[in-house]
Amino acid sequence: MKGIVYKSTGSWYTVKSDGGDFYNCRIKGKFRIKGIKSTNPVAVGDAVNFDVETIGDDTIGIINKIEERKNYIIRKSVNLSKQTHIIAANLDQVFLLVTLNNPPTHTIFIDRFLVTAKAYQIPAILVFNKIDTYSEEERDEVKYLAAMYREIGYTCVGISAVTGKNVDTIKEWMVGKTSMFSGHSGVGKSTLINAIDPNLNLKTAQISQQHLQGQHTTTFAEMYDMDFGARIIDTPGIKGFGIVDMEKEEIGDYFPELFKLKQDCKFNNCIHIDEPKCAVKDALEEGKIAWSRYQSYLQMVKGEDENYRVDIHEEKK
Ligand SMILES: Nc1nc2c(ncn2[C@@H]2O[C@H](COP(=O)(O)OP(=O)(O)OP(=O)(O)O)[C@@H](O)[C@H]2O)c(=O)[nH]1
Ligand SMILES: [Zn+2]
Repeated sequence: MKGIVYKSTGSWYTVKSDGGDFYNCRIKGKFRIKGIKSTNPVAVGDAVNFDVETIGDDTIGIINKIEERKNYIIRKSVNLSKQTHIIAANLDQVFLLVTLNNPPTHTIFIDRFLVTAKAYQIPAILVFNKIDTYSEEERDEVKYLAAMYREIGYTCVGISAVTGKNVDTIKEWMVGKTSMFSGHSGVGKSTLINAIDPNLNLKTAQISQQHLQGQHTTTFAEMYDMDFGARIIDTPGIKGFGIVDMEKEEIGDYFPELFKLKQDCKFNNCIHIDEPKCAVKDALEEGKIAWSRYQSYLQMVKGEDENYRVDIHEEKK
């Protein structure tokens, strides 16, 4: 049978068959996909083949094949000598919730997230939440940011998870897809998910996961079906989006506007910092690239502190 992994607890996997039934599955043998060495061979979102076995009164599934992943997100364990854990696989899109304040989301955080999503090959959508609380100036700031990110190809929307403004738009984008929601603590992820599907109570799930966390060191992602034909992957305890190891020269390729200009730089290995005849720096001077984006790029290339604050008010607009 074929199915999709909805939950994993380390040794057991909950798999939903194409027919819509859930099976408790185990793994037979060792799996290794394209040379990824991970602590978990099968992750939430994986498409698998399994055989059903009946032992006494119990019916269990034995996973015997994993389909190639179209993408996956990982986390490196800090204590376990950098072992890789696959958090989830086969995501169709990820929504990054952003708020200007309460809590503030800095552009460096947004840009790091977008770079990582691109490196993971997962389309990212920017959701500016809590627009019901913004002053006129703050609304202008959101408009500026949304226009800037749209221009480089990202889908953006302003919403209020509390008043319901534009929540239907998010729902429409989710239909038929597997999505994930990310963003700083307090940006409104749970509130939005509740507004989208009140039947899904992820808070409860999170509490039980935290309880589990006391015993195990890993938090496990879980996938849920929503009643309007969408799937959501919840990753309790995982706030960010992992950082992909990448070479200095590679980082610019994940900034769409820099990638486009790269071919016009004099040197084909230009990293757009000190090189002469750099198309990126020219575009920056001409105001064709946002300063905040270039600053984020510089910080990533220089490997500066992730929490470095970007003063967005000094940008050229
Ligand atoms: N005014 C307003 N408040 C909101 C909105 N969305 C969320 N909030 C409030 O912001 C606070 C945090 O929301 P949560 O949904 O708990 O945030 P979260 O992203 O799930 O936070 P973590 O669980 O810590 O990751 C709550 O008090 C919400 O009521 C919004 O659109 N407008
Ligand atoms: Zn250059």
